[in-house]
Amino acid sequence: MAAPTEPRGTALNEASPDAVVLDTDGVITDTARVHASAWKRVFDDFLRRRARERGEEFRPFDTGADYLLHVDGRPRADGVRAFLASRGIALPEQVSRPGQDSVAALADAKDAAFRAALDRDGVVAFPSTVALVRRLRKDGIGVAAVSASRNCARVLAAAGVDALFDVRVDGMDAARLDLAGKPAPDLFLEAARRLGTPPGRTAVVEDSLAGVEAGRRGGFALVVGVDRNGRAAALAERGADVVVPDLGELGWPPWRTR
Ligand SMILES: O=P(O)(O)OC[C@H]1O[C@@H](O)[C@H](O)[C@@H](O)[C@@H]1O
Repeated sequence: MAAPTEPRGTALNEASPDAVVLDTDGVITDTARVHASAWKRVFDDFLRRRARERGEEFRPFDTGADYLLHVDGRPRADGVRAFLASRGIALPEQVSRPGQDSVAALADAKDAAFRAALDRDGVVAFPSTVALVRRLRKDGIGVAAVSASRNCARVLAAAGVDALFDVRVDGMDAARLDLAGKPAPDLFLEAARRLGTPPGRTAVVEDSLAGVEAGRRGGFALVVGVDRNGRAAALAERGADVVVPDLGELGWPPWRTR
């Protein structure tokens, strides 16, 4: 487990935030790994078939590096494009003839795999995150759930935590409002706007590299990185002020480490 790092010093060190915006997959619910394994199944099927057809070596999708660098925190189709680009592969956006590979077909297959896993296994919320959110609410601090995922409402409801959040901004909103995906800060800024707090009085909690970068780029007062996979240094490098292995490690007030 990564040791908590000290806050780098932000405007919030001596005062409470007025609101906290939390990423969903991997911060509120234990679903980052469900996304990662759905991606692996779909990309590995594609890569194996492609390698066979071309007589090349099959190099599988890595749920560590490939997921974190290219897919985690990004909208579905962006994740497909970014990962394929990392392997030097370009596909058409849509299928123009039956059986053709496309960005849309891989994205649809991943969504089917993800939903099947949700239906089969259910969803668990991290108890430490739920405890933190309850504490924030008790103190009158607004809380929002944010996600690049179009499945966010379904995930929060399946975990039984949807009623805990004052605001939700997700992949459905992003499509409807034409918000740019992470690492652009648009989703977090929209959440802060709906909560009625300026970014300079709002904290962001994220576990993805793209997400901490979005928090930093949005000018948020504090970006908390949650590191469940030993990548504290990368999260700090991309903009996290403080990195903890779990939100149970955040002291109170919530920006102080124990
Ligand atoms: O495909 P969905 O459910 O719209 O989710 C999009 C992305 O949502 C993010 O929260 C996940 O980190 C990614 O893995 C996922 O691909």
